[in-house]
Amino acid sequence: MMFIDACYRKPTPRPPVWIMRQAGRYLPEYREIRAKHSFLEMCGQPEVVREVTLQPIRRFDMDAAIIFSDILLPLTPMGLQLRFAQGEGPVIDNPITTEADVAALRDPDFSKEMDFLAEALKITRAELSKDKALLGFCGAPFTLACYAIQGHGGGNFDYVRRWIYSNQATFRALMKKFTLMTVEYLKMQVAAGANAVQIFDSWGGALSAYDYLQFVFPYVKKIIERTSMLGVPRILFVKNASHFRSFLRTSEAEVIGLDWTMPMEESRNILGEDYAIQGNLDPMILFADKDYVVRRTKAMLEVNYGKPGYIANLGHGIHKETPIEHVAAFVETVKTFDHATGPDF
Ligand SMILES: Cc1c2[nH]c(c1CCC(=O)O)Cc1[nH]c(c(CCC(=O)O)c1C)Cc1[nH]c(c(CCC(=O)O)c1C)Cc1[nH]c(c(C)c1CCC(=O)O)C2
Repeated sequence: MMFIDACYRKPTPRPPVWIMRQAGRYLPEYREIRAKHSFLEMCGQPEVVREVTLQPIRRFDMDAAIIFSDILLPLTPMGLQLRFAQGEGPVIDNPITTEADVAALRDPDFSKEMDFLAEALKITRAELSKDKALLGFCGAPFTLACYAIQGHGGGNFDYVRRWIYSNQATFRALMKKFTLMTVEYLKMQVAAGANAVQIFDSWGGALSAYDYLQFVFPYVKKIIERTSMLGVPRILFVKNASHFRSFLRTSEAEVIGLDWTMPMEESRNILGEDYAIQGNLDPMILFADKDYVVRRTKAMLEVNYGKPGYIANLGHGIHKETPIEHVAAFVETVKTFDHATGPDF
């Protein structure tokens, strides 16, 4: 698979391409199914998951499909009451406040308690063409903790940071539980057919470099260490982590995901020869006119031309109002880019 080769920095005929949040609301065929089910209902039905996972592949023919699910789903079998409120995003009705709350979190058996996800991965892998990778994923413990502590997303996590510094031992106990849970969660996904996994630390950049290193990064490293025997590439995506990219160099992941605030060339230099990189077009560029989308995609490809270990993607999830033709232009530009013709500016 070209995608897997790129993760291991093996030469590929062109960079593989996929898009974070590629299964979702910008697609009319997704909205049609979503009109009939709640988001959580969709996640719980393997045939529905397979359908929406494959929708973007049918339309745009990306090189990897990411299983349709959510980073917060494993919190439910741990005992956190998760719901997706209309227009509000995810909400946890019983957020963590005390040491007793952390102690009460259960240690799920994912093969039973999230058998729907295992089944979804299995049947999706069976239908996806052999040359395409199926990605599993998880939230990194800090990003999960943000929701578990604050009870919802949004803001700059003032309350979360204040809570962490005032409840350090309890926070570490929570991070340990999420770390151990995540290792099992990823093992289940690989056993069910995932060819690679992405770890989303979407809110990691809310912390200072010092605090990420002190309170968070050791747990991320532990997840990577304990999943290395699975034999699949791990993509580590820490959003807004420009100020501590140099730490990511010691993560031992195979791929580092870059957001659009991280210059590619400089990031390669900081990360060194051991990592493939993924990213990083600003998702908002897809709202510009098509020529500009193509031009900026080419500029991104030009920087990475001829270098092994590059996966084309956006710098974060695609926006739900993105024009579909511009998604097609992005993917097509990656697939047809030729250095000889280069950027036309
Ligand atoms: C922080 C986070 C979450 N979920 C996720 C993250 C990390 C990724 C990132 O940084 O963007 C990860 C995620 N969520 C979803 C996927 C599916 C696979 C894919 O990338 O296509 C993935 C990889 C589906 C989803 N997850 C969600 C949707 C929208 C559901 C709907 O149709 O209403 C989808 C397609 C809901 C969700 N779930 C979460 C949020 C913030 C939201 C959006 C709330 C909103 O805007 O209404 C938590």
